[in-house]
Amino acid sequence: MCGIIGVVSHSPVNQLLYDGLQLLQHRGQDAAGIVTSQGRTFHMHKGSGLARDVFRTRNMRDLLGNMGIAHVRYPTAGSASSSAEAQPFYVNSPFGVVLGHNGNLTNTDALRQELFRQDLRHVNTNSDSEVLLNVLAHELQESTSHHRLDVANIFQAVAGVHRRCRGAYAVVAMIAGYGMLAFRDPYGIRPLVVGKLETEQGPEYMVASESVALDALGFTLLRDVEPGEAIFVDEAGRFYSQQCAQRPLLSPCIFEYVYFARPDSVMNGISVYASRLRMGERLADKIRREFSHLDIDVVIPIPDTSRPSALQLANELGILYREGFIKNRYIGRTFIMPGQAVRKKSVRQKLNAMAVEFKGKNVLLVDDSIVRGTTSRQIVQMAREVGARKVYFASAAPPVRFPNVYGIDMPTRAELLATGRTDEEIRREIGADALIYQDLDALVAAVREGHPDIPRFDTSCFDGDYITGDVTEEYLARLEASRSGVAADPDGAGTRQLDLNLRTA
Ligand SMILES: O=P(O)(O)OC[C@H]1O[C@H](OP(=O)(O)OP(=O)(O)O)[C@H](O)[C@@H]1O
Ligand SMILES: NC(=O)CC[C@H](N)C(=O)O
Ligand SMILES: [Mg+2]
Repeated sequence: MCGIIGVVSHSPVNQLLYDGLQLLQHRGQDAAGIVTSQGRTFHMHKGSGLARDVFRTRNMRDLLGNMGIAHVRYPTAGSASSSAEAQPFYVNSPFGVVLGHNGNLTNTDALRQELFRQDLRHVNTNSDSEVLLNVLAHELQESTSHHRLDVANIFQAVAGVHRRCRGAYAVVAMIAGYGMLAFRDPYGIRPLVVGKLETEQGPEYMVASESVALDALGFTLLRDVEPGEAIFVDEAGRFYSQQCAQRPLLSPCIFEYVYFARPDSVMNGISVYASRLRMGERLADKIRREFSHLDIDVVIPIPDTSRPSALQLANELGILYREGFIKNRYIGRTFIMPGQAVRKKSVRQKLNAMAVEFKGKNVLLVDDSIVRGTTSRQIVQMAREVGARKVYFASAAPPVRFPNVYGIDMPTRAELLATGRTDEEIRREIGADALIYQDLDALVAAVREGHPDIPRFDTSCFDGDYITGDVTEEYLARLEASRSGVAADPDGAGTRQLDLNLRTA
């Protein structure tokens, strides 16, 4: 998953965007970038690594202007170590456009061919986001009349993007000399919210992947960007919005609620934290129904993400909740690290079990999800090493059996622990004495309770139902072939950076 943010302000935005990236860092740890706009000049700095490592004071000083966009990357296409694929991306025609993308296109190959053959555009990296930018640029060029853009042209171009692109895309872009553009794919798979700040010089607007960025930066959450909708804020701070898709249907990714988003964010009108509490409640229901024979002494979360669910599960069952694992706060999220070797090593560096909570006890460990099983395998073993008598394991999400093609990097079935295995086989694989998975309808109900009007959720990684309709067996096989082994070697991450000063007129 990536994090995107954009702001149109009346004062310099460099610090605001940097702070925003810190708030969205949990969505991507591999690369970071900021572009600001000063008149017709873009200032850009991006590179591999965490935001705090990519930006030094001297880089920040160069990021001049009152409007800007920024991105933190967790790669799903191309490779993790490529600093050339750090975002935002830039094209010089028409006008000069920069773009940051969260999500993943499912027709990248066809678009790449089309861009080259018909639109005469060259895409230089393996990133689907650079393809997306070139489609937008082409559509802007087509919709422009008399060498000047107006808002209607911009919305027409977004409609063109919706016609051509498949997959998931939440986008923030800037058009030099015009303003900031943001839009969401017709299914609203990836999140995007818009907020406002009233100032003496007039209103300022911010869009971001998660509301936590708005809260912390002093903006008030207005609403989610609708699926298929585009928002444009011009340089003077005037706000425009329009539905640009033919048949939008909100189908947000449920994995945002399970794992990705910060608990203090509200997306699609649903508090992520409250949804995780409800996941715990539903899981407790299942334990009462089907696992009442388990003699659980204590419920222990696997920090960080599973904490609210584990807490509520313990409350519901009337069992003690204890923090048995201590997390090293200086180690990032292991699931979004590139390469299995580094993920595996990081679990033990990150989590340490305290014997005092385990010795002689029957413990129920609760995690939000089991994906590759990297965490659960080691955690069960660690609990035994410090003296647990019985180790039960519960997952607040159902088994992850299908690849995610919409922005979460789990593209191959072979790497998913649950693919082709029964619950009993998985239990044996992770070495637990019992394994309890949330049922899919219970997960959906837990999330939907926060906003009952949401028509459906993208649950493809649990049930293989891909809303965009183009994810065939052949597509998955091709993806698996191209992605296996990619991102296995993150060497050099954190070292390469790119600076640009782009004057467009
Ligand atoms: O089965 P796996 O492949 O191990 O993936 C699932 C685990 O990865 C995530 O934790 P992560 O350490 O990334 O982040 P967290 O601190 O937010 O829980 C998630 O919360 C699970 O614990
Ligand atoms: N996780 C994401 O949103 C990834 C964005 C884009 N597909 C990339 O690989 O850079
Ligand atoms: Mg975790």
